[in-house]
Parts: sequence; C-alpha cells; structure tokens
Amino acid sequence: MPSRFTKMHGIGNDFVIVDWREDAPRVPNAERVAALADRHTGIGFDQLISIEPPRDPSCAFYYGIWNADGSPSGQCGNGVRCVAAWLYRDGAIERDTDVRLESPSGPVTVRVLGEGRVVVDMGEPDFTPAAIPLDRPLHAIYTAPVGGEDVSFGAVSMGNPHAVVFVDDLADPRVDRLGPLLTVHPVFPEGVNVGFAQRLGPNHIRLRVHERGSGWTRACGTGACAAAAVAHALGLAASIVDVELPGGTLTIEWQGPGHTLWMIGPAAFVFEGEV
Ligand SMILES: N[C@@H](CCC[C@H](N)C(=O)O)C(=O)O
Repeated sequence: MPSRFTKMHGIGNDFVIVDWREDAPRVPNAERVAALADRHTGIGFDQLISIEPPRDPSCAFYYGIWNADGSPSGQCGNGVRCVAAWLYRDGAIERDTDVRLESPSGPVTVRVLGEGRVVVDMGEPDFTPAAIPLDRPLHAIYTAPVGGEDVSFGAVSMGNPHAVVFVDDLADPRVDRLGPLLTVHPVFPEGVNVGFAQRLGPNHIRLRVHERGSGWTRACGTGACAAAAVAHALGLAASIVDVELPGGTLTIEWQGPGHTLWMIGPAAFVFEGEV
C-alpha cells in the first residue's frame, strides 16, 4: 500500500483512507492490514478504506473496505461519509451536489453539505435471507440459541449483514457477553455485525454495535441504518429516527419498503500520515 494516508472518523468510528486512484486494482494483505490497525503497534483504525477508479462507469469513484482484522466488507456507512468529505477536500467532487460512489456491494449516492456533514442515499434495506446471508427462511424476528439463552433479533443487509437485538437497557451485562458470540454465530455463515438497540421513543434509538472483523466500535453507520430499518419494519420506529451511538448521533430516514434509506451525519479529518 502507498505510504501516505489520511486518518478520519465518523462519530468515533475511525478510518485510514488511502488514495489508490492512480494505482492498479489490488487486494491488501490481511495480515498487513491487521498490523496497521493495531492501536499499540500500528496506526490504529476500525477500517481501512481505499479510494479507487470506478468499475461501474455510472459512478465517479469506487471505495474498498477492510476491517481491523483484514477481512473485507461490502459497505461502511460512516466510511462513505468520510470518503465523500475526502473527495470534496481534494476538489474531486462539489458541495451540495449528488455524486454516485461505488461500494463493493453496489452504488450509493452522497451529497456533501456544509459544516462537515454528509447525506447518503444508502439504497433499500434488504431483508431477504440470501442478502444477509442467513441459513434459514425469512421471518421478521429470528431466534437462535446464543451462549446458553435464546436470543431474538431482526436481520437485514445494508450491503453488509446486520442482526439487531432489542434490549430494555444497553447497560445490561448480557450485551457485552452476547455481542462477540452472535457476531460469529453459525446461523450467519459470513459473520454478522450485531447491534443492540434500546428504543427510547418512535424517533430515538440508543445503539451499541459489535462489528464483524473490528469488535465494539464507537459507532457503526450501517448498524444505525439497520437498527432504524428493523425498528420501522416491526412498527417500533417512525420514518425519521435519531440513532444515538457512543460516539455521536446519526439521523436515519426510511419511509418503508420500496424506498431507499437516507443517513445524515458528520465526517471529520484527524491527521495526515506516512508509513
Ligand atoms: N463501521 C462500518 C461497518 C464496517 C464493516 C463491517 N464491520 C462489516 O464487516 O460488514 C459502518 O459505519 O457501517
């Protein structure tokens, strides 16, 4: 990987962004990514994100996503806001203008607003088991034995797989115990990002996410989208929901099936570096 990088974050979910627009397509070595992600002996990040030429000619740029353990992902909600802010600072895209960007799971549309905020059309949440992927037929709520108890969760793909568990209180010690277990549960053959959601009202969810490949993060953009979508599908949330994560709040808007989902939140620069 080239030596120059930009450290960014979206409400505390942190990234190393690398500019591979002039380079031939590549897949970074997983061990190298994990070494750089190490917070003691590397740079430290939740995800590595590359900016590359598009494969789909209808998109302006492609972005690749790798977790802290080096595993690839199809989507990253906080990351795509940072990619948009990075491209805007670089002069490659304009403010207040819709731009199609290509993720590994397909196109999304970003618009850079003022004050470091970015709005993203994340596409339509996909509840089909093949998209998640899940090893069983579709129901609104699944139940699986996890760590000696039956745990119920909603499942949805936002371009990457999510399980959403509703809890009465996020401080419940079960949350810390169940997150890592459900992330690698055999019911999800490709692993899953697990969100624990506490409903505070029809427009307000508090959320913690144990991410596949990165562990507990201060925020997960697709996790916020998934929690809002599952809550809306179950009649627990309105169309516009503030999702409050440990690192900050994202606003999610979804009008229901047949509609795409919108995410609004900040993207921040931390520093430039070289390895
Ligand atoms: N932090 C991200 C999601 C990153 C990928 C995820 N861990 C996966 O493996 O799918 C976000 O903001 O959405």
